[in-house]
Amino acid sequence: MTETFQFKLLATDGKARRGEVSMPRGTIRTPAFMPVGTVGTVKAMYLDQVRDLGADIILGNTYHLMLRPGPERVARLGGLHELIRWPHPILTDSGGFQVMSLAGLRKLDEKGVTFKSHVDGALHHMSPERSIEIQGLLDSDIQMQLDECVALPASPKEIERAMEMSLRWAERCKTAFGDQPGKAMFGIVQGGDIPHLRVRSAQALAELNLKGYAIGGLAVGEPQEVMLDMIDTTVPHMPTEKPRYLMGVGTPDDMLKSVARGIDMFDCVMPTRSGRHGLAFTRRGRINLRNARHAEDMRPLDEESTCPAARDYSRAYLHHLIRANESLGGMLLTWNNLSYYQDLMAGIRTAIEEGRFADFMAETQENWARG
Ligand SMILES: CC#C[C@H]1NC(N)=Nc2cc3[nH]c(NC)nc3cc21
Repeated sequence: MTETFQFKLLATDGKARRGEVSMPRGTIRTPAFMPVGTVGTVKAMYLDQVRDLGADIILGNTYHLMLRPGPERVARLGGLHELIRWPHPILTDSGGFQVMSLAGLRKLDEKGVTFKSHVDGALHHMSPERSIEIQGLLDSDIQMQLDECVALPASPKEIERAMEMSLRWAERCKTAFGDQPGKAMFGIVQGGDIPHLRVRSAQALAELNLKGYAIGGLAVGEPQEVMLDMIDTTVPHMPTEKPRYLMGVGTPDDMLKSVARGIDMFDCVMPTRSGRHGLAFTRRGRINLRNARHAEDMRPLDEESTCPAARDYSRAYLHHLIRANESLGGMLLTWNNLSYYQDLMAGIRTAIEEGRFADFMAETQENWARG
């Protein structure tokens, strides 16, 4: 733990990196998976459980928290960490993606975005400066720049315009963020699936000398090979000595292949959202507990797991709970899935330290296929 924000590279294995991000509220072991805590809660989990599974950091969303409970109220209540009782690092997304994906966008110009709340239809305006101000009121440890997230499909001209706007907004966010030694503001590389725009965005952001960089605009439904190609295009132009965060990614397979390409940090709703809908991630692949074939299967999800949800409950019971739409079903599968995701990241970190990441990746993928 340090008074400043520091990223150290501890080991590499090919392009895979083992590192750690240290800051006053704690250290993030990378490669890291960040459970998504959109409105100040990792749905269906107690945050003590999330911590016990090995999470070093969780993600919050500026868009949702600005709508309720509101940033000034959160500040009056002592900040997000105090409110939700999570004393460890929190990364907050800036709102750009949620305005595009959730809100009713009314206007977008150089100043910022004006949108209608998906909660109550009220109009809100968010500028790069206001997004950073909100993330400051939340006392966020890693704050994301406000970016323009253009809805796909979009023309190359649209993608370029949004990427250039996001670069100008990154500069304004840097100015608004100022100098906060124990915190960081990350830039977000844009450019859609157009290589020269990705390179331009990464190079221009690198010149701003920010403390970390995200790759945005992926994991929005494109084929995995397109996502991987964009990572291969972008990473060489991202500073080696800064953390690299792939936003919204992903499945266990996505993360293995992205670590192999030099990515350090991930966030995704997959383990939590799909858990609530009956999908279990295990060392032997995915299991959809809604399926009738589990109705009398008394085996646990994974008797070798350290997680009670994977070890102590039968698939038959989980099937029953999911079919009956009982809360406990989603709770147990969320617990199992986050446990699997954190165990996978721990295995990745150890494999990189020991110089055997390629073998670890191949064995992991074989076990999924074995079922
Ligand atoms: C264009 C763009 C962009 C990125 N910009 C910001 N601020 N947040 C994101 C969150 C994401 N989640 C997913 N997939 C679920 N892709 C994302 C991309 C972004």
